[in-house]
Amino acid sequence: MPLAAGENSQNLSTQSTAKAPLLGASLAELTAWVEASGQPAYRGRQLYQWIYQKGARHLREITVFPKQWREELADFPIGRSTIHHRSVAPDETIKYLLKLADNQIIETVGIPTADRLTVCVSSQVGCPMACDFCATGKGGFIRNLEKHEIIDQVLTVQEDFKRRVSHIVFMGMGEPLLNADNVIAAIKSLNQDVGIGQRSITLSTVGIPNRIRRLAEHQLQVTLAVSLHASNQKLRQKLIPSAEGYTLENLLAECREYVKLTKRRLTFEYVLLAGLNDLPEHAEELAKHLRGFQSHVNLIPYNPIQEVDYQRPNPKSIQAFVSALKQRGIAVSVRYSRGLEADAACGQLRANHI
Ligand SMILES: C[S@@+](CC[C@H](N)C(=O)[O-])C[C@H]1O[C@@H](n2cnc3c(N)ncnc32)[C@H](O)[C@@H]1O
Ligand code: SF4
Repeated sequence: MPLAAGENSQNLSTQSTAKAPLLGASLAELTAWVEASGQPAYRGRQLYQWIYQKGARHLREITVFPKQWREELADFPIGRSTIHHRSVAPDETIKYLLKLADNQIIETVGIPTADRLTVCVSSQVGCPMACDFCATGKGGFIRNLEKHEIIDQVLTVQEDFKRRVSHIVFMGMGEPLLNADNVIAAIKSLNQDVGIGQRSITLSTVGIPNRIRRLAEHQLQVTLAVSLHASNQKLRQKLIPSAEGYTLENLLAECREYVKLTKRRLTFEYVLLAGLNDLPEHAEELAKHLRGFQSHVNLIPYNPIQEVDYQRPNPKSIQAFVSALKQRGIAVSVRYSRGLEADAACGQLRANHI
């Protein structure tokens, strides 16, 4: 059984007592909503364009609507966050702290290059997985994000950069497969309503039993990135406490099924921690696991966080790890976090502000 995608679940009400945000609703749902409010159907398309293309934050901004109706709708929520804090790095990467309707704070990052604007989105407020090297994991879990709160992050970056977002990575706070219904529904809306190609979206997961298999059944065109970080179960369990109930063997078996079902190549992420998982024997062990796997390894040199004292490997060890994998026929690249060195690690900016 695939996970329910949350489609058509936008329980829109015209009553002031039950105000489900409009963001995340389809054209058909918005049209039904305007009609239920006593307006002609064509206003549904106008509303749709103002929400998704013009990025309207309040219904009162929608000047094509009759003045009286706008006044009646003045405090009806579209579902947009506010920018609580904004850090701009020398390379123009911008890290945002966004404040949600219940005053919770999440991190979102906008990463510009000449030909793309990528948004790193959060899927949860905090994260229950408690990975030892992750500032978000150290801060505990508060709640899942709603579909509109995920879409809002993309619209916020688009508005702030005054440029279309081209790519999305679910690599901010939280474990997306623990919030799969909202994440899948948001991906579908970002694709259909905001116009971002599914192939330009990457979902990163640390792995939750059976959920990679169930994700495959949705046949999305997104890239799946699996956070491996270790070449054996003992080491993985040390870094990722939740791995205790999900062996490396089982995780890789599910990944193989994913590739078979979707015919899509997987990415494996591997945070490099000096002296811990970056030695030649680790590269050799990792290569053995991934031999013949339709995959690509993305090495992420550790970004220091204040809560633990792991070290980032020096460039020579990183290069040696890359060469050891390449020699064994494994496709590999290194990802250096852009900008904001002091707060580069996911969740670090938020942790410093709270
Ligand atoms: C923050 S997680 C969010 C997605 C998902 N929960 C996961 O773990 O794949 C995205 C990626 O950032 C990595 N990451 C977390 N803390 C890091 C750190 N201090 N340095 C480098 N990478 C880190 C994770 O291992 C993961 O591969
Ligand atoms: S690395 Fe991912 S799964 Fe682990 S604590 Fe951080 S956000 Fe959660």
